[in-house]
Amino acid sequence: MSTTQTLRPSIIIDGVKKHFTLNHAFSLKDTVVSWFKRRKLTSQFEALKGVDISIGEGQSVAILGFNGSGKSTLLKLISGVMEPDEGQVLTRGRVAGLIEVGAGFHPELSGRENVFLNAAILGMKKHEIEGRYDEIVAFSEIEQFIDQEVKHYSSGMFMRLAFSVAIHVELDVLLVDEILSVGDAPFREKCRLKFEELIAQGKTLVIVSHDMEMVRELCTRGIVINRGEVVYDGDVEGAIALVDA
Ligand SMILES: Nc1ncnc2c1ncn2[C@@H]1O[C@H](COP(=O)(O)OP(=O)(O)OP(=O)(O)O)[C@@H](O)[C@H]1O
Repeated sequence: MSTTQTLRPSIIIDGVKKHFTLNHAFSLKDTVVSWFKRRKLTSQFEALKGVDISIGEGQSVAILGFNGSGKSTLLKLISGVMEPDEGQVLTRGRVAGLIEVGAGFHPELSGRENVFLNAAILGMKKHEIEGRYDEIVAFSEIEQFIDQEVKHYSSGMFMRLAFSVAIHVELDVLLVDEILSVGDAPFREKCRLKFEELIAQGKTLVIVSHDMEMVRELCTRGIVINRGEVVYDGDVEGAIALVDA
């Protein structure tokens, strides 16, 4: 893409393959039956079959595709929580990811303690976190529950706190998986405005979503993944037309 070529790359995904091992036996009986019938107990499933993508600094990109096509796997590889089997993923600057609701949260700790824990994992120093703590909690709108253990939080409350921490750290790349869908409409709108602010500041944004309205408003580029392969990479309307037909 011409726009990408002129921008300094923020994310490079080069020949990335990822496979998972699928289990076909879940009990001792299954195992014994498979053994007698000489059936394999596991098989390999290729979730990403050689993906090449380059995302420029300041781009806002939507990764679209049907269920199970490999979108979340791709985001996990970019965030570094997963390693590719082949190929490489390179990122520039600080990457913050909102990938799984509650990931990185410790259930036995309070919301307050988890803010410190999460922000530290995302690379913030203690005094930086202290300086932004009130802002983080205010954005999440869960002040009342901040000293409660997060195991008692609803998925929406988890998401509010995780989102709030992620957007208050110094970041260059923000990765967002479907998790916003657990937020209510006013909070989603607040997040959308925050994304617009980050885009205006030149941050790189990669969103995996089935919410075409949000995708249309925030992203200029769309990449469609189908069965582990990139089948479209271009303007966002073309990508939406492919998955929303
Ligand atoms: N840890 C894992 N072990 C085994 N299979 C996995 C694992 N993670 C993902 N998969 C498989 O890889 C494929 C791609 O999954 P992925 O979550 O990336 O899809 P997706 O495009 O994000 O789907 P959705 O739109 O439903 O969220 C699926 O078939 C899934 O079952």
